[in-house]
Amino acid sequence: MTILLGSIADDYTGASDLANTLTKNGLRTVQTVGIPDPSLPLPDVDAVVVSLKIRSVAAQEAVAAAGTAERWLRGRGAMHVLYKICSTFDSTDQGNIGPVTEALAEAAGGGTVLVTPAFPETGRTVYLGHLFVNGQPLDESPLKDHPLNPMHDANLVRVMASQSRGAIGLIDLPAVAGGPDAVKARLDALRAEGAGAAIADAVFESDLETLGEVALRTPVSIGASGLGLGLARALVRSGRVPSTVNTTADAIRPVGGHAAVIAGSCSSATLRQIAIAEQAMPVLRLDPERLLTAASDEISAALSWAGERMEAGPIVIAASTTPEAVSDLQSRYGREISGRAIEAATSAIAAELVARGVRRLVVAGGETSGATVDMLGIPAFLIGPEIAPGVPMLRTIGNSQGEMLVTLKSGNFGGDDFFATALAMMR
Ligand SMILES: Nc1ncnc2c1ncn2[C@@H]1O[C@H](COP(=O)(O)OP(=O)(O)O)[C@@H](O)[C@H]1O
Ligand SMILES: O=C(O)[C@H](O)C(=O)COP(=O)(O)O
Repeated sequence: MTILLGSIADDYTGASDLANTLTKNGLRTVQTVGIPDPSLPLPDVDAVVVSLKIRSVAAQEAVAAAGTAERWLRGRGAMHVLYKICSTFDSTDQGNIGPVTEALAEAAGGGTVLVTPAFPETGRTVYLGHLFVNGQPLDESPLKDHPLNPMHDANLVRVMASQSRGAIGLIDLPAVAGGPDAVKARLDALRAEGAGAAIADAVFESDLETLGEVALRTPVSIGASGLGLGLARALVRSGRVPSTVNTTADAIRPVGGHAAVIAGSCSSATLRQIAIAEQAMPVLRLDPERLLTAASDEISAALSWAGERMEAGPIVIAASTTPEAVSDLQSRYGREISGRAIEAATSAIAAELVARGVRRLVVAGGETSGATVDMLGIPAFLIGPEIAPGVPMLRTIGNSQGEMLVTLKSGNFGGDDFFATALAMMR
């Protein structure tokens, strides 16, 4: 398998988000979970998105994992590697976007790396280096309350600089509006000044097409699905993509079996989606404190609840709760310990539900998805049709339970009726 574009995603929902965008823009794409075993039968594709769970880990762990993935992608012919970060720039104060960016740049021979999380289709825009979420500055948006990576500064040049050894520059909107040559000139000027990376403004898809055109001339870039859109369209325009046939058809064959939603995201969007789902299907709200103090009992109780209901139709099991309740739990048990313990519990519940016949599974939350997919041992996914902007249906490849339809929903994505919409498509 020789590929054109490689990507390393710092969480699993972000990986499927990007894979959706690349597919929609003409690239045959597959999503892997880590580096796949050489024996895994992967389809002939133009792009591979390697899912990693490194958004909230220690910087050196993220750098090491990303470096291994980058070498694997280059070994399969990737001429460009995109480090897929969150469109809301989610990262801990200690990193990891800066350290991974510097390591990938060094591996690629240096230079100033283009960075933009803009994804206008989902309301993420960047202006004068400041990130806006549906018109709100990042630090005034719901992302300020993220359980693991609360975002307190919308100025991405400052945020990136705080995580980086080198200087961080800005490619402002007037430069982007000037087209690829103007952006290239600005990037060259920043490189001459010794900048390690440059935050690029983007408000419209046309800005992303410009940035994708320039990024593709370099070996590495950093961004969210918006930059993926620009890279994909630049590749198709270059004539290097053998076919732009939509390949999601392979992924939608019905699988039958029971259906379940596992929610760990505490985003405002997911909380709304759970509330709407409650009007149409059984919803169990787990006791987060018992998941920390009596996990096996709470898991057993949840599985008994599920066993009485999942024959009749889809069920929802959620740990998700309000920012206030999250903060209260974290104040008593710690942010990291709470998050990982709840991920472990929700993934254990998911795995047992699959053992009892669930083959159509929706997971809400990036870290929650990572824990669940790892617990199930799923090595890769075919990309199916889009359910909502940034959220495709996926079909498993090579997992021991047999083929499943899976949706890994980014916490902030999807409309209020997302769960019913997804389950109606996942037959
Ligand atoms: N009730 C809760 N209290 C504290 N943390 C929680 C609760 N429910 C879920 N979590 C944790 O919050 C984090 C949510 O992160 P993630 O799954 O990535 O969602 P998102 O996609 O919204 O970022 C996970 O670590 C999860 O275990
Ligand atoms: O918002 C994005 O770019 C991606 O969909 C993503 O990274 C989502 O991460 P989350 O943890 O599921 O919010």
